[in-house]
Amino acid sequence: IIGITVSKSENFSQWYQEVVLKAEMIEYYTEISGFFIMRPATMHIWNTIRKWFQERIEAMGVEETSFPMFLSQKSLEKEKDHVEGFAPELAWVTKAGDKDLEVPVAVRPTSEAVMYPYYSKWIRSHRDLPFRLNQWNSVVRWEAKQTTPFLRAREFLWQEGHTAHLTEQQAGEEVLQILELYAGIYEQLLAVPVVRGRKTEAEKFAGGYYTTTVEGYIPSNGRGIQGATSHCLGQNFSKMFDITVEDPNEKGKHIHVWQNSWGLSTRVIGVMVMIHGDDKGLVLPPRIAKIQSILIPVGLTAKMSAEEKEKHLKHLDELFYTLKKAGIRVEVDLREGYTPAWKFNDWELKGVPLRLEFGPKDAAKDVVSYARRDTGEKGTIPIAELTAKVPELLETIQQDMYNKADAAYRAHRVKITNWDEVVPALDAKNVVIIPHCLVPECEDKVKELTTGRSDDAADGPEGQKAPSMGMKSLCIPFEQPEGLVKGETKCLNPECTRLAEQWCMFGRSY
Ligand SMILES: O=C(C[C@H]1NCCC[C@H]1O)Cn1cnc2c(c1=O)CCCC2
Ligand SMILES: [Mg+2]
Repeated sequence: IIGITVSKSENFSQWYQEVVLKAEMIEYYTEISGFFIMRPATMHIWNTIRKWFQERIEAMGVEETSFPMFLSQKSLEKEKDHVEGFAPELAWVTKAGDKDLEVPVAVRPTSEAVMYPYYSKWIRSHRDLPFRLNQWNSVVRWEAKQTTPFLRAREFLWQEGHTAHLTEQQAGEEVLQILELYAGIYEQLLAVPVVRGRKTEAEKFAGGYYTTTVEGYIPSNGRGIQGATSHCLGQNFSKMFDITVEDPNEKGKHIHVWQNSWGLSTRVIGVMVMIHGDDKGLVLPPRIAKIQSILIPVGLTAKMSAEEKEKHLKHLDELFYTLKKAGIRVEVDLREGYTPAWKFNDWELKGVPLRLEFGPKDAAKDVVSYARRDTGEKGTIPIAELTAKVPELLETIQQDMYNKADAAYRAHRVKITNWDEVVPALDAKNVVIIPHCLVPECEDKVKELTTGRSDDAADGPEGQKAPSMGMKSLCIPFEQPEGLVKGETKCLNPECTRLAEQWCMFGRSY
């Protein structure tokens, strides 16, 4: 088996590419760059997320829809102000067969412009509100930047929810409800901690009113990463697309509806891989692992008689069915011609959370031996206790993986009130929480001031490493630290004379 050839701490980006490839999650679509094939190991994770989220939004009254994947120039025109920033990412269809299309159509990069002309048609009375649709689909954004599996691709799977409400307050409630579900996907399924907060004016979705976000942290390089966003669009889009209802309190008067849109994509899988993986490969949280436990026969030496071997494998089969009946996603690896050690490496590479070994010595003691993928801890479980102990052990693994990642994130989000400590903190792989005025121009300045000058960049392969990137705002955490006195505490940017508005989390980021 050719396992992972580089160490995660040595060459993080190559480590990542190797893991997603060799764990059979992804295949590069070499015909066209920026596109990736997602394989069964990935689709199991995505479908687990989808089931979990779908069940909960249905309980909220969100219904499913499926809109066409193309949008017209005309409907794009309606939201031109904010789309122009994105125009370079639009993919266009200009021909069908050998004929040019009269009017070229764009492949959806998101579906506001596709859907909202119909929201205008369908939403007439306040009785139609709240109006809530979600669709699971893929979108295309022709990224100019370097792509990488899950984290930045030219086509990705996501869900996009689009809702309409009578009041700002009703919209605001839903924004936070959905954000909490996003946090739940990360924390309860992927064992990944996130910080909940609001995007600054500079980082929010330009077409919206405000953006709430869950922000992740990657210990390997100390960068922040946007996990998922839930936006209140205010009345911006209902004014662009004329989505109004009759005012229930005033005949003849019309109200522009208050809208939200919210999206979570397959990027979440990349975040999970980066945080939990190690030098042996993928490490999967049990709740989303396709195979939670792999059962491997050991100690079947050539000197064993055929009937002894037969008997042992029959016993193994019983254990397999016992675990399967207990609801464990368990497989048995009976492949001939491969040593147990080879099999151990293979399943470690694929991230299976719990290995169970069963040999004649185990049988003699009526136990099964186990090895945890996350900590490597080994032990034995009495066969009589298997159906209780294995689920328990899987839950312990899930919690321990979360707690470890949470401790790392907490230890690396540092509150700073002395500007000179900022760059050293970033270089020590931290994200920082600083008092900030929240003014966009000031953010640009902060980014500039924290960008490493190439002359002092450490020697890289070409003798000169790229200057370290500056820090961007990640979010204004809902959970604000103590110590900021309104009207007194200054913005931490030494070149800014404004007062600080709130504590804001900044970091180098994806
Ligand atoms: O997509 C959104 C807003 C919203 N879309 C629906 C799901 C939630 C949320 O992401 C923002 N956005 C990001 N990226 C792009 C666009 C864009 O509108 C449009 C053009 C291409 C690139
Ligand atoms: Mg983008």
